[in-house]
Amino acid sequence: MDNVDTATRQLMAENESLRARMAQMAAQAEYNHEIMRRHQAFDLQIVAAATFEELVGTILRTLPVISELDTVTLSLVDPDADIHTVMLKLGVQFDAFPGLLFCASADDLDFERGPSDVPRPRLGPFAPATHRAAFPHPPQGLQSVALVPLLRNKRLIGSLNLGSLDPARFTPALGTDFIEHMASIIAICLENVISNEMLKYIGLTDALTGVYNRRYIDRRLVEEIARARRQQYRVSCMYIDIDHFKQVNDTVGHQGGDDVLREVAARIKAELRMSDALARFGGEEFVVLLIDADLDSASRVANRIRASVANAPVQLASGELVSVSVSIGVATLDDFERDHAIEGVAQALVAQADSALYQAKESGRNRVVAST
Ligand SMILES: Nc1nc2c(ncn2[C@@H]2O[C@H](COP(=O)(O)OP(=O)(O)OP(=O)(O)O)[C@@H](O)[C@H]2O)c(=O)[nH]1
Repeated sequence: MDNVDTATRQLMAENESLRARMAQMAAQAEYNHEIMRRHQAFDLQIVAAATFEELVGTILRTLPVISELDTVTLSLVDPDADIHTVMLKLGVQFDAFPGLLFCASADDLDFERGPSDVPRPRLGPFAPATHRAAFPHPPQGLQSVALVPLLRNKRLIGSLNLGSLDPARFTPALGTDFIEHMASIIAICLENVISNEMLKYIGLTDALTGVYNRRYIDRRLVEEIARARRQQYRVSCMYIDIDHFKQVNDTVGHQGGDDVLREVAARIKAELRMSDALARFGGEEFVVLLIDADLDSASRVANRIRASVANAPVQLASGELVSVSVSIGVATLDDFERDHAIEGVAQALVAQADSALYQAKESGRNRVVAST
């Protein structure tokens, strides 16, 4: 009888422990399922990201939450700082992304190479000296890290850097399939969004001078006029034309003329505020949009530009010096009538600045005329 009781008790104990293990496994499966679900949602979010800012924001802000990480940074290979420059020009606020890092060469990322020279993820304990580039501002108590190469067609475009306060989170023995899969999706999204942004930028800028083109200003002017109407501030426009540019070309050649265009663009830009916009309208003509500037202050800026061009000769790539001057027409938007179509108001503003420019040319060049 005692034997039967003991056997029953053993069975019951085994049963209990099996139930407990099954409950544990079910909880783990549920947890894994939840992680998978969160990662799928994350994948959809990064695939849908339309801009660089949106994509980087999602990677740096959402990934730590869904992956229960204590830090995530992203290093991008940017040899000539093209990505950084273009994103800056497109208005990306880098201060908002302290975890976004740039490096000049893929070699800076220092990955070990696996078979067929493919960089391998590096997982293990956090070492401040070794991991300084990937984690310039590590959270207090960072213990383990995973540096995961971002690859496109075997080319290293960056590194996704994950960090945890848990020393057991990333160990060299851990399988890397999951994070490599995630990194491959991130790499595709980054490449797509960067090339889209680059195309957007190229479509809106002038290849010779690097300033905006006419298409950009036409669009921006409409946006600014709408905003100026809402917020009741002044928008002014400058039409700038290099004097006797044909003669400059005839004297120093087309290459020399191009050097002059670049230098004049740079001198105009140096006199403007960040919020203003400068575009080459074609040939030797530039248009500037001044935000929150009335006719007086726009005319003052125009005179500074005129003086900065006229006061020092332009040095060409050949070393030759050429003196040039500009004529400038200035006009200010004073039409806050909501029933006037914005496109028409925008065209009228530019036309007004253009006719003031005509007067500046007629009255002797190297001068500023404000349209009243
Ligand atoms: N180097 C260079 N020249 C250009 C470019 N685009 C237009 N031009 C030249 O700019 C000159 C414009 O000359 P015009 O429109 O006659 O005017 P201007 O000689 O500046 O005379 P004013 O405007 O009356 O002072 C022409 O010789 C064009 O060939 C360019 O991209 N590079």
